[in-house]
Amino acid sequence: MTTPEQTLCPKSLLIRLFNQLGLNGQAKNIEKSDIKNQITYLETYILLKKHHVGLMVQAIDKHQLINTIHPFLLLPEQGEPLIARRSNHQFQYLDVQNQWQMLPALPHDGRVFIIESLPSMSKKVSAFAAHFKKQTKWYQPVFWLSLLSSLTGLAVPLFTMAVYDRVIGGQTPEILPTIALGALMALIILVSSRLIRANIVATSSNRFARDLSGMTFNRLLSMPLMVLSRVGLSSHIARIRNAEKVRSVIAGPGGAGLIDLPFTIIAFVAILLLAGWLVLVPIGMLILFYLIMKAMNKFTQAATPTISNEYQNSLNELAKNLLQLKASGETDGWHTQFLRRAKENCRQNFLYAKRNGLNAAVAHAMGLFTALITVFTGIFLVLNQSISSGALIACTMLIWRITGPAQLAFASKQKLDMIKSTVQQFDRFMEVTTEFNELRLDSPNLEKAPSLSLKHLTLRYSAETEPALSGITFDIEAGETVAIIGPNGCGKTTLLLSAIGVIDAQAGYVTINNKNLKQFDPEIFRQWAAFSPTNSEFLPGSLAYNLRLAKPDASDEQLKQALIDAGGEALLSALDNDLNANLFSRGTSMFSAVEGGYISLARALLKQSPLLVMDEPIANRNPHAKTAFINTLTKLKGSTTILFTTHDQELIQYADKVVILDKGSVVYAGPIPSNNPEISKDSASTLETQ
Ligand SMILES: Nc1ncnc2c1ncn2[C@@H]1O[C@H](COP(=O)(O)OP(=O)(O)OP(=O)(O)O)[C@@H](O)[C@H]1O
Repeated sequence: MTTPEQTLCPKSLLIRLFNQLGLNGQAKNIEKSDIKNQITYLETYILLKKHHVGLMVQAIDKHQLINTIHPFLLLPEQGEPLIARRSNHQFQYLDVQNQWQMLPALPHDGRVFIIESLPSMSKKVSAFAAHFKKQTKWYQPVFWLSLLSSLTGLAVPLFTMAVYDRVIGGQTPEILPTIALGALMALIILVSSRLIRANIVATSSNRFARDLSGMTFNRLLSMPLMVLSRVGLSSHIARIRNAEKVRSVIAGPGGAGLIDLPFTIIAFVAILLLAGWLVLVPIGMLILFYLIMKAMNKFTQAATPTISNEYQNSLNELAKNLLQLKASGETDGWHTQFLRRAKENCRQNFLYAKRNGLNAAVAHAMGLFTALITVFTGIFLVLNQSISSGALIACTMLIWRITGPAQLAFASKQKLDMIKSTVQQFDRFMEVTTEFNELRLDSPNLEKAPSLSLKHLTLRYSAETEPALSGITFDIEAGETVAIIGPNGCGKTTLLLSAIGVIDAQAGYVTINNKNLKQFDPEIFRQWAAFSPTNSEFLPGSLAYNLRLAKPDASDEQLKQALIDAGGEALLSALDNDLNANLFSRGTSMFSAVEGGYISLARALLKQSPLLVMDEPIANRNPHAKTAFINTLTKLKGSTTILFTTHDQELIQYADKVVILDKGSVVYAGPIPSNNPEISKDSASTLETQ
């Protein structure tokens, strides 16, 4: 594996990268500086940071790179570093003549410096807008098709005018077939251009929504776990749904109307040509329309339901706690509260729907009114013989091509506001620091049991609560088995999670083989270390699928052995030794916590990692399962560094060292005290002897 000290990046490549990023001044400075001709990745990283270039350092992953905006630096494990960029769904690299060439395939192994933001931008660049720009190739066809459909849309009014003025007025019925044929052709072009445009808009908005969801998902995966758990699952899901909202606005029926809005100018020009100053009537009416609808919208928005969230929470509570509610039999209080929210929800929604209805009716009336005023004003022009009767009829028909999109624009105002807030949310979200904003290129030694050192670890989950860890300091020798014990809530789980970097302590640090944990690539480290949590999470699928999440290439035999070693032989028999048994066919809630514990432990054992961390591995086990696990532990002792939490007396005796915690602090760390081998369950008696 590459280390930041070993691999080199040529200075010339960096200069070219800065040039490609448009940072020509910086490129010149680097050229003139006394920087060596070959610099390490670490120095490259520092140099980019020094020039305020925002970047993420990650393993090469096509799905990440497909969403990049700027050129990036590819640092393959084998071969020379490259400047590359995304070109639609392929990649290009910059050759020595500074020409972009197709990159046949991305290197499998190595790192990439993804450039996220550039310095000296006077105005903050919206990540949303930058990604939207990727769809620019669709702009032109959409523009021309919209223009074509707007022009051919004039066919029916002009046809009507020609029939009225020439065929009826001019008594020339023989020209009727020619006019009708022309109108028919225009209509065919109109319909086809609309269909093609709808297809293009649907394709591009779907691609855009897919990119947004992909980026949001990747971003979520790369965010520190502390941030993820603080924000909560539902808001993450809402973020992914934002992409869906944007797609539905652009591709939905309202989207087409919004695209047509600028083309209403064609209808104005047509009225101007047909009826001269009569065009002032629709212009004036449109201004009036705007003022009235603005006030109407304000009136409607004032009635936006505020209880929806509370009501939704009630429904969620019901879904989650139905069993408890039924079991307790005490549903009156809950029912009263639910009914109150449901009633209020109905009342607010009724009021909102009423105002929306009024809004739509006023908009429609304004459209009619505009047409009527135009007709009445136009009559004088006809009587004056300034325009023909056919032209007046055509103008009245054209009015609808103006008021229609205007009505739609007002109806879509809410959706446009929603898009605006989605864009802001997305941009803020993309600015959140990820685990990959730091250069973490080290990877742990895969073979040997590591030593661990925890130095002054301090962690508070929130500013209001007492620290869960407070200045924790102790060492673990390579191959040592350490039991962390202490009363409930004393910080055992938090300690394990911090020791393997799942959560970051606010102060203090952890070293593994004397290297700070923060130097390790977070992904590689997590794949390397084996961790078994108390609450196991499962993905829909078979037992084998869920076990192979830990080791994708494990054989069936290895999966079964890991389950047996974890003490889960009974679970295997209950599933008729069938690794393909679907864990969810039994219903997730029916899956017992202990059974889940076997799978979680088996996953950790499958990794055969020299670092094994387990949170209460044998809680509530039957004696047979406990013995099986203790046998496994005995086999691993010495060759693996093992860290576990437990309340189990017997298991503690198998540790080389115990660490006793109380209220987030270490009260004892050392061998099991010989004068007190019976460490009581909550270690209270041990505490008294200290
Ligand atoms: N995600 C979290 N957010 C806020 N507080 C938390 C969180 N997780 C744990 N805590 C709090 O931190 C303290 C330590 O919790 P922790 O789970 O580490 O204790 P523990 O010793 O493992 O407990 P147990 O023996 O019950 O598993 C407790 O007061 C707990 O309420």
